[in-house]
Amino acid sequence: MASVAKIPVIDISDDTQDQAQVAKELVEAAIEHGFIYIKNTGKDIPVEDVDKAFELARKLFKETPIEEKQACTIQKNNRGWSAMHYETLDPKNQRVGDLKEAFNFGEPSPTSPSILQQPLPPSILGDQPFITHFQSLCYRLSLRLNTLLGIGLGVSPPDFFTSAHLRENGASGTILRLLYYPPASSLSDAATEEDVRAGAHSDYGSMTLLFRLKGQAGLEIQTREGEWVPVPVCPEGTESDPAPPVLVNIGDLLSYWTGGLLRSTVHRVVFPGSGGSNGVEGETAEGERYSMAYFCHPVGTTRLEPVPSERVRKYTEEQQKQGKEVINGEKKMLTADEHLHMRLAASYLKLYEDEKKKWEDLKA
Ligand SMILES: O=C(O)CCC(=O)C(=O)O
Ligand SMILES: [Fe+2]
Repeated sequence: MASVAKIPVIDISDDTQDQAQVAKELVEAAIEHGFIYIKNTGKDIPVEDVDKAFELARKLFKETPIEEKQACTIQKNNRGWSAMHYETLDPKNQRVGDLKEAFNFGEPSPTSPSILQQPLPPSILGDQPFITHFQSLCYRLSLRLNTLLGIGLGVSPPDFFTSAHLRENGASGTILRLLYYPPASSLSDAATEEDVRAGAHSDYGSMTLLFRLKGQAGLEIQTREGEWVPVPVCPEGTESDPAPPVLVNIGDLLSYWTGGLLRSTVHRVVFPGSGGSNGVEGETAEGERYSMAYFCHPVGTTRLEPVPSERVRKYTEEQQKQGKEVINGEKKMLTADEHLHMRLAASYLKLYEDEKKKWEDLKA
């Protein structure tokens, strides 16, 4: 049996717990693994809302005519529908584009949340208030996590990350993304189970909240040793929780902000094993797969320089002494928006054909 990722499960829902201790645990997991399970007790994100959001995904991907989705095709603002194969997360190693469909929702306007920010298929227009509500739940959870990371790292002031993410402080690249991975049995001749459902990548934002469904295998992370290991949907100790934990992963920006101390871990989605089992008890890769990701980004103009933290400063100094590269190897200090567009340009090859050179020139 394949070993599975040993990612800590942390409960942040209990306000009576020592916050400094919770913050410390969170930071240690972010340094060691770059992935953390946040126990879902239903307090931060009610289970009914998670269920409803997955139901919305089913309606969007299974009941909405393709023409309606095509009319909302993803644009350079990173909002809208991305068809099968349209995105290629790991172009160097993929024969075909990702075997998935996705729909990206941008953040609501902080002053007029009911005003539509992007075209939506008529089939889900009536769900807009719920989408806004679900985004707000994720937003609030992400702010709490940002605050805890600030406390745990001793950043001065501790709400440094949180303020950088406040909606009222400016527009950001934050996206709620619904994902649908069709079953292997439906693949056309161009792709096989050897191809990846989502190519190897690290996430572009500061952190991602990932929701998955019990029993649906496929997500793997790359360990420090370069080995691919599956990430169970329901790790030990969460089996009788009302819902699977929210899987949080550190993205590139928190890694940049901390000189690489927090780890933006590479991950992918595959069809593990031809028998449809990935070695995780109770999970299978047979059949379709759904997931939802809330990609948090700070305000777009935020500069990605190391944050004021003694721990980060010491770490960076140590790395430099050892002659190791300090993360953020781009030629110039980027803003959050520049980094996002550089990464999007590398995975939406067609959409960014005209800007390819501009973004490549920014890379080291
Ligand atoms: O579907 C998943 O489990 C992960 C998706 C993912 O890594 C992403 O969309 O960035
Ligand atoms: Fe990802």
